[in-house]
Amino acid sequence: AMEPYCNLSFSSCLLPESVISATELELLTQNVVLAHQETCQFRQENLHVLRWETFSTPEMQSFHHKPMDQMWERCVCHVTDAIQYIVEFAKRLSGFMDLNPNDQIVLLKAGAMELLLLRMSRAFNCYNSTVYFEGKYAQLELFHSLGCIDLISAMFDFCHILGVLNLSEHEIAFYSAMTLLDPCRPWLQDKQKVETLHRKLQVAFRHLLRRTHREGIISKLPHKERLSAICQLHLEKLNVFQQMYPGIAWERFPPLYKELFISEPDNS
Ligand SMILES: O=C(O)[C@H]1CC[C@H](C(=O)N2CC[C@@]3(S(=O)(=O)c4ccc(F)cc4)c4ccc(OCc5c(F)cccc5Cl)cc4CC[C@@H]23)CC1
Repeated sequence: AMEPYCNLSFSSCLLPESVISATELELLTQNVVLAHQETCQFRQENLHVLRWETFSTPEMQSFHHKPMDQMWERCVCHVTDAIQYIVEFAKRLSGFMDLNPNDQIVLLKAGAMELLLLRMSRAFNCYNSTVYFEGKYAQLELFHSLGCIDLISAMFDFCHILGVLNLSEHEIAFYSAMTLLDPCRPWLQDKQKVETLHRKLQVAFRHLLRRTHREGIISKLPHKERLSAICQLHLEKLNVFQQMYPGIAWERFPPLYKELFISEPDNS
């Protein structure tokens, strides 16, 4: 392939689209799709079969009567379990393991919850606005006892937008990979390397969309600001929860959740 064009300042190397060979494009597409397929907790068809199995009213009531801290602990455990799969997805993405360890952590810290929201849309039935939760599909109401219904409804709205687009597994795979390998994340040390990976994903994704006549979805995908706003709201709610139940987070939340979402107490 041609030498990638580097401007004289060598500060940024522009990667003209032609630089990626057709075979590299094909290999990258296979890598992204397989990494996604192999690291989802549930298969699309299994989620699909269950999508009209909703919780009965008595079952809803039982969730309603759960104390806030108990409901939080359950969700925190589910999100921590789900994030292990996201970490596995990242590790299988070509190029991710070649990044320096600091940047791997920076990308996962910033992107884990965002990728979870993308994956949550696979478990969302946008016809009755229910989401798969602990075995059946749940309405928004079920999460009332969490005390953060604005956060949950923001998550539901986000999943609705994606649901309406009826994204394929391939499209979700690329959307996830590009969300994770975002060169604009703060504190990246080797931004250049992430930028090159991101551009290759962009070319491969556009190629897939052209082949499947789905270019139209590009302008309809929610902007990344929307994803980060939901994640910001989660951190705010976590803060409120910690004020209400001091100690519970430290004693009962899994280390990975704390590592990702609870910043060390500022002991400066
Ligand atoms: O097949 C797969 O891979 C997918 C299957 C489906 C999986 C999935 O959707 N999920 C796995 C975990 C789960 S959930 O199923 O527990 C869930 C929780 C609330 C909902 F409204 C809907 C689902 C979850 C849990 C906590 C959370 O934010 C943090 C948080 C807390 F920590 C504590 C309180 C409140 C909040 Cl909001 C966000 C999400 C989003 C992803 C959800 C994702 C993987």
